[in-house]
Amino acid sequence: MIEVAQVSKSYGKIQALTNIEFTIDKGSCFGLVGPNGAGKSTLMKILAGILRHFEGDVVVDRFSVAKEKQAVKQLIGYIPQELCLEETLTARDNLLLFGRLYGLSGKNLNNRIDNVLEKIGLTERSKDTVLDFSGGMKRRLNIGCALLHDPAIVIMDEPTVGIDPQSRNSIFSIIEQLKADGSTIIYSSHYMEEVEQLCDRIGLIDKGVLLENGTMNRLMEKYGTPSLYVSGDTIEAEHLHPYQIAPKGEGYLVSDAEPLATLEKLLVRFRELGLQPRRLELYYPKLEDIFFQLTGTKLRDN
Ligand SMILES: Nc1ncnc2c1ncn2[C@@H]1O[C@H](COP(=O)(O)OP(=O)(O)OP(=O)(O)O)[C@@H](O)[C@H]1O
Repeated sequence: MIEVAQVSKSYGKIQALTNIEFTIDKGSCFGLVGPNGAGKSTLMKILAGILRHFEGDVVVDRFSVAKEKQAVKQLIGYIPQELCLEETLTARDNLLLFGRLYGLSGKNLNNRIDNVLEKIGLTERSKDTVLDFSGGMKRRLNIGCALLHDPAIVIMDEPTVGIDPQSRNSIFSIIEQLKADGSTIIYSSHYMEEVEQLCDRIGLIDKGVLLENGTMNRLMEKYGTPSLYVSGDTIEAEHLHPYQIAPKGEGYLVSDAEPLATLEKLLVRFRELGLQPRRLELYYPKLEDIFFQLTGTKLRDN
């Protein structure tokens, strides 16, 4: 169990985190979602015991991050957003280097390296220098470096930024395997769909404030009232009067307290007017829409 209690952090005049509070159950996968600059990396570094000066505390399995950093570091594998590899060395030698940093040596270290290479799918390439690796392979090796001491908790800071879909899928497979092995995972991303797919609980963060935190089901119960989605070449805003509408994609979202009844009414109306909708369906909000409801801003520019 991880307990984050009233954590705040400022860099000079920049308030990066304000009174963050939440808990993460053992063996669960917690997703932290927010736009660039929201405070995700800062929070990840505090959880991993890397940032020294902050207010509040984080308790990891009885150990205080503020007071017992070394004990916490043994429990945690932290994968930073930036690649942290020695590119002129082979994959195996990079793992050797990191293993020694964790205090591992000899046969035990070699066994752990074999195990990790298999987990990250790089056994065949272990003797190649990292310079010859693709971006996705480097990312996987970066993950492997944090798994050598077999941590109970794995913290991943935006591990899929800037990589191709295939590499992204292999990172997802590594995460699924870690989950199956019972690891606790903390995963940050500004890709909502990744977090929706991987995580049991989700925290939405913006401007250093944790806006919401809960299971996807709970968030849906609270914010997930469905609306209607209508599109079609001949369907214009005037045909949807007096309902509240918002343009979305090639059509409109129609908000109403009783979407099913509205769907029936619109069907009748379209038939009378001789209009042919291409789509007329219930639209359940995604995490992206919930974030927009809470902040009035989109997570990403594109
Ligand atoms: N070392 C630092 N010195 C000064 N300001 C910092 C430092 N690190 C982060 N910040 C600021 O703190 C705020 C939160 O940054 P942080 O990197 O934690 O956000 P993030 O959600 O991880 O964003 P990104 O996805 O871009 O990495 C930002 O305003 C950032 O500019």
